Amino acid sequence: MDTIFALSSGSPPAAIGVIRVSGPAARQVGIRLAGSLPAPREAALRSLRGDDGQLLDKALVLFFDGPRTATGEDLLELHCHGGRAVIAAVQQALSRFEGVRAAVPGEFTRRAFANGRIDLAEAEGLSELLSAETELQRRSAIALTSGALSRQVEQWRSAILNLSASVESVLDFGDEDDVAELPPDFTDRVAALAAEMTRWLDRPRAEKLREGFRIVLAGPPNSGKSTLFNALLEEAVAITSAEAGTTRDVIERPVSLDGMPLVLIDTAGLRDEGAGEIEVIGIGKAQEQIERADCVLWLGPEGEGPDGAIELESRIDDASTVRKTNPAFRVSAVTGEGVDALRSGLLNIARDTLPKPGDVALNVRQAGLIREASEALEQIERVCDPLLVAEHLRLARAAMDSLTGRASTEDMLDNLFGRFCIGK
Ligand SMILES: Nc1nc2c(c(=O)[nH]1)N(C=O)[C@@H](CNc1ccc(C(=O)N[C@@H](CCC(=O)O)C(=O)O)cc1)CN2
Ligand SMILES: Nc1nc2c(ncn2[C@@H]2O[C@H](COP(=O)(O)OP(=O)(O)OP(=O)(O)O)[C@@H](O)[C@H]2O)c(=O)[nH]1
Repeated sequence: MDTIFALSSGSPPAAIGVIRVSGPAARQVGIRLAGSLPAPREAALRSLRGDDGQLLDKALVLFFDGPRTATGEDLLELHCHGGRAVIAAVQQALSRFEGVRAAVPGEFTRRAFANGRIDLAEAEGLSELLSAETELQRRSAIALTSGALSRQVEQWRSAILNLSASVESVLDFGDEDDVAELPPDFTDRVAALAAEMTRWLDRPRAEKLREGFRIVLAGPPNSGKSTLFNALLEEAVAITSAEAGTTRDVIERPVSLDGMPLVLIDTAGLRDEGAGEIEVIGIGKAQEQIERADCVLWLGPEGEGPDGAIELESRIDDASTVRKTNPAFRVSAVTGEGVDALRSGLLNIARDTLPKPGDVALNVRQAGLIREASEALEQIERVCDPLLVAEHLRLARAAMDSLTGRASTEDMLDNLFGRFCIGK
């Protein structure tokens, strides 16, 4: 087994650069570079020296003795000065040791998985944690790394194994007359299991969490969409003017409001007549955005917006504005009146569509496998032959095993860990 190393902190230059070294040679490498190692899990300042005795850096050194470490192997950490040349010199010295090489992306985490320190779902949680940009993402990822999904999957797996045991005993007695029957509650137990999986599948997914809740501002030209867009963002992003047809392209901005990932989308004003060639293209794009939206705010005449759009009365400071009878929101983007209420109203709407704080949001792979399992279980209601029942249960269990990585292929692992960054 090679010993691997990588810069695990952010890219240089930085104040400090942490180089991690994991594998059987980590201890020897530490002793050769630093002269001696501090007691395990205690940090100490050491002079790191190359082959020729040249001082490379004065660094904080930490050694963790395996297997109770993040990777399950001996793990050395060199907390160096984070300059580009410092990091390069130390990495250069590391690569001169026999059996020591630079890590590929995700290799530390892959070793943690291979050594049984974490399962696949937890590893995916780590990946999501590293890419989390909003509080909601962080909380979902932390739940995943802490085993929230893994525990549920293990529970499902043992429920499936129990069901399989019942079927096996029927199969064992199969030829005799006083055959053991499937327990009377067998189908109910199968159905309950499938229903629980479906409940997980019905919850908001990781993609929604990553992409954010999409809010489209729509309405006729000059209804004040761009001005409101800027007011919500507290930044002059979109061009506004008294000229109708100012916005032609779609302007899209991700924002984190109260830890929730939202995407605000300003669009070209919708009109049937009088639009120039470019504006017509813009109107087409606006319509696409309306289709894709999680929520459409309609700034135009009451009742004339797209289906399901939320009525918003804009320009309430302007006496000439036509009033709406029962708008969900009333705002003036110019005076700021109603903008805070609109923000919190939007958050409330988004909360219903986004994952609940601390809930695991399933990714495509996880959801696909849970669906496979629930479909296999649903098949069971339709078959009578115990052999087929056993086969469907086996399929359901196999899906659970892929989820946690109890069963995995090299391809699948390459694909998953290859998406991690180097040093993780
Ligand atoms: N400097 C540094 N910071 C870091 C990491 C790291 O590797 N190095 N981590 C990189 O991911 C995270 C912490 N993850 C860790 C996960 C497990 C163990 C570990 O040694 N676990 C043992 C012993 C626990 C204990 O002492 O109580 C165990 O679980 O048995 C350490 C760090 C975040 N911060
Ligand atoms: N008094 C008042 N004027 C506003 C308000 N919001 C926008 N306006 C003005 O209305 C005009 C049109 O505003 P925009 O935000 O460019 O309108 P739009 O809907 O994006 O227009 P298009 O890009 O043409 O579709 C500008 O002159 C704004 O200053 C408001 O709340 N109160």
